[in-house]
Amino acid sequence: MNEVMNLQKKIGFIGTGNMADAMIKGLVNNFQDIYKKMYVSDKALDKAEEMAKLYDLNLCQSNVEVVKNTDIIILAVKPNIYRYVLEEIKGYVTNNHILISIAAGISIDFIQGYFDYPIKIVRTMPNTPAFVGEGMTAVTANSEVKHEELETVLNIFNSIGKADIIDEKLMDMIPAVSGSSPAYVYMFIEALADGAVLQGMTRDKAYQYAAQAVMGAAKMVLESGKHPGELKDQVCSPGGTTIEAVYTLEKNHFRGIIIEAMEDCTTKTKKLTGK
Ligand SMILES: NC(=O)C1=CN([C@@H]2O[C@H](COP(=O)(O)OP(=O)(O)OC[C@H]3O[C@@H](n4cnc5c(N)ncnc54)[C@H](OP(=O)(O)O)[C@@H]3O)[C@@H](O)[C@H]2O)C=CC1
Ligand SMILES: O=C(O)[C@@H]1CCC=N1
Repeated sequence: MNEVMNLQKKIGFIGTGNMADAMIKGLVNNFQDIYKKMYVSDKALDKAEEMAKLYDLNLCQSNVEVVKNTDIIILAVKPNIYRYVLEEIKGYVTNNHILISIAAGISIDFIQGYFDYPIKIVRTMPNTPAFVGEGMTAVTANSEVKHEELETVLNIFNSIGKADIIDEKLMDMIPAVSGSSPAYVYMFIEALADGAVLQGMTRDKAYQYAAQAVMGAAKMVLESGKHPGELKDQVCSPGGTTIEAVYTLEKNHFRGIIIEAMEDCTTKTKKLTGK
């Protein structure tokens, strides 16, 4: 529990699916008593009810009730649902609220377009490792958001991992690198584990070895200050085992496939708002 975190604002979640779950869990773990200040709603009331029960949050019967009770509203619905939710809540959102988008492809202009007056909007792209306090969130805000308000938003996302302010121009590519990328990393871990099982290791041990290796390697990149290529070279003993594996990966376009998948991810992100 981070003692310095003292959030005065009330936070609402509209939509209680996977990403909301990850963020709520992360927040509950990092801000003492925050559950008392969190409000949730979902089209499927039973889902919101389950979430409210699990974390002792305030359950709202409607999205409008979330807006009426909170200062910071996190729109945690799918991008194609934003239009309906914005239509529903627009009469209740004031310039004192901060609206946070976590959706792929939803721009600040798209949200502002629903209002006749300027609204404080923060566009973000988090990821599900927020669940364990290791999220990565890209953040961009419009000029209505005051410096101290942006600090509060950054505090929220920093409490569930790392947050970074970026230019909105880059927002559409963030899913490719961090929003969606946990899925490819899980596939990589699964593949490593399958390879280990093929060679006789038990499934449980295989996941543990593979995940710990991935986490350790990621930590080396983040903490050693060394280039990933240099770290890779340190593992490749001359004439050894690793370089054999590296050669096979290179022959099969390991890096190229990932870069191509990221291109597809961004193309899809742009399609979500018809760009
Ligand atoms: N999952 C991830 O890793 C990440 C997701 N995001 C973004 O988060 C957002 C949510 O994604 P995710 O959590 O995966 O999706 P989910 O489908 O898991 O969650 C969305 C929730 O919103 C509910 N919902 C649908 N319509 C409404 C409505 N009108 N009012 C209130 N609630 C509604 C859904 O109910 P029902 O299922 O019944 O439709 C569902 O419970 C998306 O915009 C996505 O781009 C961002 C980063 C990472
Ligand atoms: O798959 C999706 O659309 C969402 C956005 C980023 C991660 N998941």
